[in-house]
Amino acid sequence: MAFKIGLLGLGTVGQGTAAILLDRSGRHPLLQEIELVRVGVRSLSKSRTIALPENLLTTDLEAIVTDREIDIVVELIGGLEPARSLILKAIDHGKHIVTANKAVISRYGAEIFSAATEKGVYVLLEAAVGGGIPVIQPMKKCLGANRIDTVMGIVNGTTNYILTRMQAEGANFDEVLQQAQELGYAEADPTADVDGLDAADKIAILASLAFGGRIKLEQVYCEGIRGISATDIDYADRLGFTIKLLAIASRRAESETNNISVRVHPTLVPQLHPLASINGVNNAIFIEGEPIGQVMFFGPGAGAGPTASAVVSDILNIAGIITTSSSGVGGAGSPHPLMTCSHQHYCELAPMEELITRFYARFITRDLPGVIGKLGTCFGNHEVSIESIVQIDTHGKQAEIVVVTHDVREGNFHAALEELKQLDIVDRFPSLLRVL
Ligand SMILES: NC(=O)C1=CN([C@@H]2O[C@H](COP(=O)(O)OP(=O)(O)OC[C@H]3O[C@@H](n4cnc5c(N)ncnc54)[C@H](OP(=O)(O)O)[C@@H]3O)[C@@H](O)[C@H]2O)C=CC1
Ligand SMILES: N[C@@H](CC=O)C(=O)O
Ligand code: NA
Repeated sequence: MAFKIGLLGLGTVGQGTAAILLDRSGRHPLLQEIELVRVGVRSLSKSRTIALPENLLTTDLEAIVTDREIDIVVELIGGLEPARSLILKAIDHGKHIVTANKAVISRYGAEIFSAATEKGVYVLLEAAVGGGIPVIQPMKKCLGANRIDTVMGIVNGTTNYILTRMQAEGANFDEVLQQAQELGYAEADPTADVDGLDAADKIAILASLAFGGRIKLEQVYCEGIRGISATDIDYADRLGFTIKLLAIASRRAESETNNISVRVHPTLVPQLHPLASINGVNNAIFIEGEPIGQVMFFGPGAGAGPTASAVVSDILNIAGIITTSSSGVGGAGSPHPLMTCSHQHYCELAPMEELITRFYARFITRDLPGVIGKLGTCFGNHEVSIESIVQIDTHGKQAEIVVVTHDVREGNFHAALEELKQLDIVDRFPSLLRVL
């Protein structure tokens, strides 16, 4: 066979990938040319859902990435190290890379892609964003004619699964998280999912593709779903919204500096918006560009089979290019310009206080006449225009008031909150969420 694969990792995605590579019938004929020759794991004795041919498993991952016989290294161990070092060593040994590891790419992409360019090898990562949904290759290959203004979406399956179950059944956060882990959706440390870090990695990758420059991950604003309560889910529903963890990268007018904003936060999405109906482990990525207008990619964002589908499609893409290039395996000829990464500069991101957005805020106040008027005046002092303000409930001497603003400058909204804190009628504001 023409293409030899060294697989690093045989967990959820690794087993899904091996299952496809070992059962080729009915799939693309080029798969017949692809052979899984080594599989690296941590433990040889662990039970697996897949039976591998004998002698494939090893704990010596260094030996895989330096093996002269191997053409493509598929990195599915996750995490930063040893994933980064193994990828770099594999590149140094002339291997093409397929990875699902958004954490390593969003942090070390510059180093990895520079090394790959120097060696003339490909690094493909379709599985790293949106799991099985084709989005990275379509952005590179099918949307290149567009000026992209916005990429936003639901890019974490675990949190969407949790929020959907909390909304539909009033399910308990911890129990649903455990089920997401059992289903293989969550990261090894599910904090990365729940606190929005995984979504931040993914939107940094998408923003980089959309805006043609590198993104410094530490500049991506990131807020997870731990603070979302049943009360807010209920109020959002009554006001016509669904709460989703959105990852958003948007660009304002070309002429402005600091014109790109990249962020992850729970968001009240109008129930009629296409992203509001994306449920369970599904993801969706909504892109707006000129001249295409709006386009949305939808499908399963995590899980063994869907993610392996993306991994194997990357393997096929590399095999396809090498097959048609003059130099064949071991030298891909001139790199395919739509499949490589040529970014050199870093995008300048706007600070969050410059963001223009709507807000939802829930206040606990004293239940006195004139409270709503005082809140309105205080917001008005900071140019925060209110779309609706309602007193939904009273608890003894306290009132629960929900405010939804028009589009406001985030810095002005926070200045208004600072002033509100000084008012003796306001006890606390348990929830502040942005509204799409
Ligand atoms: N799960 C999902 O739905 C998705 C995952 N991803 C990404 O895919 C990657 C893999 O995820 P997933 O399959 O869920 O992870 P798992 O934890 O299920 O599997 C990790 C695998 O890597 C092996 N491994 C980990 N560290 C080492 C090490 N130091 N040396 C040798 N082997 C090691 C483990 O070996 P052993 O089995 O012996 O312990 C295991 O086989 C991650 O980057 C993740 O972010 C992307 C999209 C979706
Ligand atoms: N933990 C991730 C897995 C896919 O990237 C998620 O839940 O989306
Ligand atoms: Na994908």
